[in-house]
Amino acid sequence: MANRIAIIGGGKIGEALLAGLISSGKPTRDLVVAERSKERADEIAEEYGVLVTDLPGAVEHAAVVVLAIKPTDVDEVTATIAGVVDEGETERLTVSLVAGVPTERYERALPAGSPVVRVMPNTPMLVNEAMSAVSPGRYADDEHVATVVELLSAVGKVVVVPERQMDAVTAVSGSGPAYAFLVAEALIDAGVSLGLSRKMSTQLVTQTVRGAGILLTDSGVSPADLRAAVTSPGGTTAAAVRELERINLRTGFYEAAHAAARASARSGSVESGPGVETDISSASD
Ligand SMILES: NC(=O)C1=CN([C@@H]2O[C@H](COP(=O)(O)OP(=O)(O)OC[C@H]3O[C@@H](n4cnc5c(N)ncnc54)[C@H](O)[C@@H]3O)[C@@H](O)[C@H]2O)C=CC1
Ligand SMILES: O=C(O)[C@@H]1CCC=N1
Repeated sequence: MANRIAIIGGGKIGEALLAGLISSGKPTRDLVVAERSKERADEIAEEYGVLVTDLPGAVEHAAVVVLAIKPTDVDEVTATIAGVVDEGETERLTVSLVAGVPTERYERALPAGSPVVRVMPNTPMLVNEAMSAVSPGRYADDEHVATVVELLSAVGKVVVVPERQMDAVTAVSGSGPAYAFLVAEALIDAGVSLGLSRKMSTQLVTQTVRGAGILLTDSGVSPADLRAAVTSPGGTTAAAVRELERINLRTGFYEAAHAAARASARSGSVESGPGVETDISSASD
C-alpha cells in the first residue's frame, strides 16, 4: 500500500494522469486502475501494462485514491469506497479531479477525518504539460498537499489555490485547452477557405499555436506585448484583429468562462439541478 496510487475512472483525464505518471518514471506496479467499462478496462491494461481491477480491489491496497469519474458518479463511488475503508481509518488520501464537487461532499461520505484534496488538472497532462490547481479539504494537512503537488509536478505545473476559486480555475485552465483547440480548428478551416490544403493548413496552424505557446511561457513578455510585436502598423494582423474586435471576441471569452464557472458550480451541487444558475462572485480573493 505504501506507494500505490489507485486511479478510479480510466476515461480521458484518468488516462492522461496514468500516461503522464508512467512517462515520468512511476513504476507500473505502483499504479492500479478501476474502470467500469470492460472495453475501456481492456484498452487501458493493454496500452499501459497496469493492473485494472474493480473499485474495492483498487482502493484496498492504495495509499492514494484518485477520482477521475463524472460528478454524477461521485456519490455511488464514495459510498463504495466508504464500504471498503475501516471506520476510523484515515491514512488513505483521496484526491478528486472531479469538476465542481466540493471536498466537503467526500468528507461527509468517507470515515470522519479522511483527508481529501481537490485538483483541477487539464489534458495536456498526456504530454507532461498539465496545468493543475490544488485545494486542500478540511482534514488535509501540509504533508497531504505536498504529496499531491509532488504527484502532479511529474506531469506539469501546479499551483495551490483556496477551494472557493476552483470554479474559476475550472473555467480557465480545466476547460482552457478546448478553447485553444477550437481556435486551432477554426483557423485551419479558414486556411482551407483561403485555398490551402487541409494538410498544409493544419501544419501551419499547429506549429504556430505551439510556437506562440512556448514564446508566451518562456519569454516572460505579456500576451498584449507579444501581440503588439506581431501587429505591424497598417498591416495584415491589424486588419485581422480589427475583425476579431468587431465580432466581440473578448466578450465571447468572458461569457464563455463565466458559463463554464457556473456549470462547474452547478455540477457539484446536489441541491441544484441543471439550468440552475449559481452565484460565483465569491470566487475572487
Ligand atoms: N476531460 C478533461 O479535460 C477534464 C476532466 N476533469 C474531470 O475528470 C472527470 C472525468 O472526466 P473525463 O475523463 O473527461 O470523463 P470520461 O467519461 O472520459 O471518464 C470517466 C470514466 O470513469 C469510469 N467510471 C465511472 N464510474 C466508475 C466506477 N464506479 N468505477 C470505475 N470506473 C468508473 C467511466 O467508465 C469512464 O471511463 C470529470 O469529473 C471531469 O470534471 C477535470 C479536468 C479536465
Ligand atoms: O468539461 C468538463 O466538465 C471537464 C472539466 C474541465 C474540463 N473538462
